Amino acid sequence: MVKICCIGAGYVGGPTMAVIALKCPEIEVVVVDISEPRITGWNSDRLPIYEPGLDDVVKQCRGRNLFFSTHVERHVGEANIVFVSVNTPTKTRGLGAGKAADLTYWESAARMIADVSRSDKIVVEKSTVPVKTAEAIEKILVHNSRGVRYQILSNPEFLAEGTAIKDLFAPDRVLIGGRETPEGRAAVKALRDVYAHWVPDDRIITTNLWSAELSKLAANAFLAQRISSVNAISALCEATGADVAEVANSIGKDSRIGPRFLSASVGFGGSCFQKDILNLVYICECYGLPEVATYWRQVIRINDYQKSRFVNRVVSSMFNTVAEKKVAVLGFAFKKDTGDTRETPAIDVCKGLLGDKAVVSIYDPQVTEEQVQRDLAMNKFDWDHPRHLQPMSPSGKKQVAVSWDPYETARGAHAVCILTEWDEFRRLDYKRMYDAMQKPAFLFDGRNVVDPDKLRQIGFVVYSIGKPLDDWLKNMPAAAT
Ligand SMILES: NC(=O)c1ccc[n+]([C@@H]2O[C@H](COP(=O)([O-])OP(=O)(O)OC[C@H]3O[C@@H](n4cnc5c(N)ncnc54)[C@H](O)[C@@H]3O)[C@@H](O)[C@H]2O)c1
Ligand SMILES: O=c1ccn([C@@H]2O[C@H](COP(=O)(O)OP(=O)(O)O[C@H]3O[C@H](CO)[C@@H](O)[C@H](O)[C@H]3O)[C@@H](O)[C@H]2O)c(=O)[nH]1
Repeated sequence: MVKICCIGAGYVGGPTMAVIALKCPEIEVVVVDISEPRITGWNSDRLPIYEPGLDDVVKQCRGRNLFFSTHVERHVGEANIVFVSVNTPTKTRGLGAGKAADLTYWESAARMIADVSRSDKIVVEKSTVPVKTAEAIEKILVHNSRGVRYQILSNPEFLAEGTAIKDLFAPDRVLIGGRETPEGRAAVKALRDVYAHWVPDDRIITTNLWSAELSKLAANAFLAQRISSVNAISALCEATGADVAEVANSIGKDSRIGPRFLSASVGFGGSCFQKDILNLVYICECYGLPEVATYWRQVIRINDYQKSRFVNRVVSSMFNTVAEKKVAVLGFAFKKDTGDTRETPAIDVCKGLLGDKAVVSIYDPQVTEEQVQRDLAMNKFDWDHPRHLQPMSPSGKKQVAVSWDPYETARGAHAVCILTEWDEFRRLDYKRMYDAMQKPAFLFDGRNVVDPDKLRQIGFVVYSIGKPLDDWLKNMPAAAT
């Protein structure tokens, strides 16, 4: 019986392995992690991550051929195929700080694999890593091998949060990179056979190792670049009276451009886009390609610009000060259908408002008060380390409150900011909200989920990203930087 062990029971390791276990009943899959609370969560009725459809998949195979354990070394030692899906955060110190990937967790996983292995293994890079990481990993494994033979494969993950199960069931493609040797090709075939249980043959792409590693960074850079492109256009729309939704619809009809990933927003968030682009920028700099590095860095600059532009709009519209004014924030997760807040634009927006002394009240259907307080207290990039290594949450910020009721959140507020596109925000009773707010009541829609004309009829002063401006906003001085 083939045994798979995955190191790292996070957003990728958990769902990916659950789907492999479901689709391959004859394979034993064990997901291991150093974090005890995470493993306890995976073994309980309340899984540690929220992902539509995940509960169902886990329930079907947990205890059958899917197991979650903290006995990392034992299960790695017994496995034929070891996936590594640990954190690869941005370095915060030393060479490449603020850009390069920190491979500490990867390296320690590789050293542990070498320590405990007594039989040949296929080691699969599931984490997103810089190009040429496989070479470094190979060196660690081979130098400590004691006769055990390893094949390293790159098998980057392309799932998006909120749709992880759907993406894993029907991936656009599965990418497997390996060495172009007989042993390398045999390892690629072994992994291909796993995916072939449910993924059509023409959707499984095999490449050399470096193409697979680079394809992951390039895919994220291209996706993020589309969002920064439409967001850059959104600023021009506001200046000219064009409507970004109409522009996006018009250009998306061109089959060469396509309609997806063209929604203007307060900015992209999530654990991957910024980290992976910074990583790409650093690699380009290391290979002496400063023009290429600058090109990709601009995607992040526009994203930062979009978030600060939003905060400036809020403050300048409200008579240039939000000091002591209650501002209600609807949505804190980085996108709908997830409780994940890593790099969510809501953090930067809230910090911007708090910097101007606003009193911020937050509602998100999936994010707890503890998480919000941690996020607002944490330094950049601290979030992407295993939980037990993150700084402890200091006593909560007094200017921030979190409620489980959107109407309570907005009661007495001067403004509402929509920062996540949860479907329920389209159906809220905005008249009820308006009636309980200070006047003039402002609504800043960072996700274009409400109909601005309907809300104007209720009485709100409305700002929607990239849409023709409200008369109120037109008459305000242009937002300073
Ligand atoms: N989140 C996504 O949507 C997504 C999608 C594609 C790729 N990725 C990439 O996948 C990787 C993992 O991302 P994630 O979102 O699952 O992260 P995560 O933080 O949710 O999970 C990583 C897990 O690894 C564990 N870990 C770290 N070092 C360990 C060790 N030495 N031994 C055992 N466990 C260890 C941590 O405790 C943590 O639970 C990253 O490289 C990320 O860039 C993420
Ligand atoms: O038109 C759009 C689409 C997305 N977003 C935002 O962009 C961010 C990222 O969204 P999405 O890509 O859907 O979620 P992720 O889970 O971050 O997934 C991305 O990052 C993963 C980690 O590498 C990859 O595996 C996925 O393929 C890639 O889509 C979120 O804040 C979205 O709100 C927009 O602002 N406008």
